[in-house]
Amino acid sequence: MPAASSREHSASAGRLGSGPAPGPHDAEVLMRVQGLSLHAGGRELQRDLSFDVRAGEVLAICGASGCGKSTLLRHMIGLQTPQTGRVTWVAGGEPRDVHGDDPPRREIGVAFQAGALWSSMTVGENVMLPLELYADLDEAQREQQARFKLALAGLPDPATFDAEPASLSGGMRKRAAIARALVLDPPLLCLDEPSAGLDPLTSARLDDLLLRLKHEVGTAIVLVTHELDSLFAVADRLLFLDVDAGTATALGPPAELRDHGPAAVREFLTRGRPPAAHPSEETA
Ligand SMILES: Nc1ncnc2c1ncn2[C@@H]1O[C@H](COP(=O)(O)OP(=O)(O)OP(=O)(O)O)[C@@H](O)[C@H]1O
Repeated sequence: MPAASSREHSASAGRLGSGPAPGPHDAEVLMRVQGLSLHAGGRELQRDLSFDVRAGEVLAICGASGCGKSTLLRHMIGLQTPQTGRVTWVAGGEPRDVHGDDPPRREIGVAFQAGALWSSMTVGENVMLPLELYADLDEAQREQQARFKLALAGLPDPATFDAEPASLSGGMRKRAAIARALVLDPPLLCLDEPSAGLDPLTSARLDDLLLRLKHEVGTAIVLVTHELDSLFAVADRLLFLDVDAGTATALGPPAELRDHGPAAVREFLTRGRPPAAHPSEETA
């Protein structure tokens, strides 16, 4: 688990976890967010967001409903262009602006809350789509890759490949969407509330999948989530967007923030349960 330095717990500024001089033990940085402001509907949601995404980590983005979590994710994948600040892909070669002429499309896999499998295509066709757009593979190779990623995502039944998305359960559709997001072997996977609408058992199995991806494949994951169980089970670090302050007020390991973070973060992380009851004690 990547260690977070003590500076990350500071609530003093938006420049959380992206100090100017990385130490020798800092993990490789994949993405750098600098001075980013988020706007929607003509108002500013968040300002001065600065943080890094590190190789192989699970970074959870949390905060009250409407604070701008999904908006931040859309900025990070280049779907929305910032008025202020920048998002840069810094791994492997020259830094590339996520909103520039050569965005890191192959490097970032995305699965959004709405699932977004095309209903007019089979599951297999959905998963093969990024390969058709961005990879130089023939049909047989595309199918082989797609079947492999479906199995990796926990859908090993060969019949799933030819199934209609509507015939799958909600949990299976989420897995298929994750298989599609993984099909180009991206070093970073961005997921918007993958557990939304799932029962607790299905949600826990999805957490297991994320942990497998992290440990066995080495995929870094940025995860927007409301689910505390999921957060404590899978996240190495948590970025807290404070809806009242209008900026990020904490970045660090969830258990540390629960015990020693700013008051709003501690309240968010202990809502409805005694602090000692969190499973993070066993998993951290
Ligand atoms: N395209 C848009 N036009 C106008 N307002 C928008 C737009 N997109 C988002 N908003 C507003 O911006 C705010 C932040 O939205 P966002 O979805 O990023 O929040 P969130 O933290 O992900 O919320 P939730 O936890 O409820 O999903 C909300 O008040 C939302 O209504």
